[in-house]
Amino acid sequence: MTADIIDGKAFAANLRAKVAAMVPAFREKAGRAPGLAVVLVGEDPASQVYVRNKHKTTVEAGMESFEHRLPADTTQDALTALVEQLNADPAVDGILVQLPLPKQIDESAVLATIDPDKDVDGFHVVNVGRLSTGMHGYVPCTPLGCVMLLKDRLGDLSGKDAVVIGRSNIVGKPMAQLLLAENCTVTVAHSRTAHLPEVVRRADIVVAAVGRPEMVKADWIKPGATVIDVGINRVPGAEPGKTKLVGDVDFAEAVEVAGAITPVPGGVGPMTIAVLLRNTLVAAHRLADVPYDEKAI
Ligand SMILES: NC(=O)C1=CN([C@@H]2O[C@H](COP(=O)(O)OP(=O)(O)OC[C@H]3O[C@@H](n4cnc5c(N)ncnc54)[C@H](OP(=O)(O)O)[C@@H]3O)[C@@H](O)[C@H]2O)C=CC1
Ligand SMILES: Nc1nc(=O)c2c([nH]1)NC[C@@H]1CN(c3ccc(C(=O)N[C@@H](CCC(=O)O)C(=O)O)cc3)C=[N+]21
Repeated sequence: MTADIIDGKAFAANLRAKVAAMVPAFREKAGRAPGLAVVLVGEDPASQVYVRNKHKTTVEAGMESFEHRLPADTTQDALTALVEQLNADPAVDGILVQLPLPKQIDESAVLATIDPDKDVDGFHVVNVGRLSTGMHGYVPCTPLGCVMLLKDRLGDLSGKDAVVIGRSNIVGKPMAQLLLAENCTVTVAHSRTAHLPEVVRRADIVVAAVGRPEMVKADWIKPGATVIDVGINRVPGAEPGKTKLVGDVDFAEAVEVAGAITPVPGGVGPMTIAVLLRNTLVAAHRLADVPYDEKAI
């Protein structure tokens, strides 16, 4: 039997449309548009693509987009000063500093400078703490997008066995927290995990966030399991000189065993940007003191 393909691209388009539909009422009440500032340091080509996509989708949703491009040799002080300026700017509801940052910059110090109430990426320690204690804050976009796809597919996640492969601050750890909040029994696997294939084989839900192309094989997956592939890996393509994107799951194999699976591209990736707009919409409502129905999106 072949798995159902979870269409993250279509789900994300629907989510963006829902966000866009709520912008006019916000504008009416607040007298301004929701605003998202994206800061890009350096010229990493992949990051430039993401930043361009974010700008385009932000504008399409009727929001204000502020783009700040800084040279690769930007100092810590200059970046911190920009973040502080954005914190103070009433037109800015959400601030995203694109990661990774150049090596002369202390990433956690920069993230700590972002006003937690404008931290639409959910990377500030205050929001990490809010997530782990069940308070309302901002949840990292990629894991929140994954949970939306899972709930859409499976409904209530209570009691499901979930294995998250990867424990980074931006994907693995918040993913595990969110699944725990959904009453899953969560295992977090990483590079030191013993017997990884056996651990993964227990799971009703597998989330792969490793950064290793096609690492998760079909015989690691329990038949019928739901597989969420977060990995974005650029590898050599069929023709010389061409590249293609693959996930952390061997899709061609896994699709024969899983019950449902996200493709790469077209799975989790598009969800990340749609959730970013959703988080910015929520931030705008909170900062402008306009009531927001948390169940709306
Ligand atoms: N779709 C999207 O929007 C996004 C996609 N991504 C993609 O998701 C993937 C993960 O990203 P990110 O979390 O930032 O990556 P990191 O490199 O920060 O973390 C990778 C994690 O995988 C673990 N790991 C590495 N090798 C193995 C192995 N052989 N077996 C088991 N675990 C292993 C590491 O373990 P340890 O901690 O022990 O080192 C680590 O916890 C990447 O492909 C990235 O491009 C990331 C962000 C957003
Ligand atoms: N502060 C910060 N926040 C982030 O959320 C953040 C970041 N830094 N740094 C980089 C990672 C990566 N990331 C992606 C976003 C969209 C796609 C996406 O749209 N992917 C498309 C394909 C895009 C393509 O073709 O290259 C897809 O999977 O279908 C992928 C990856 C956000 N990240």
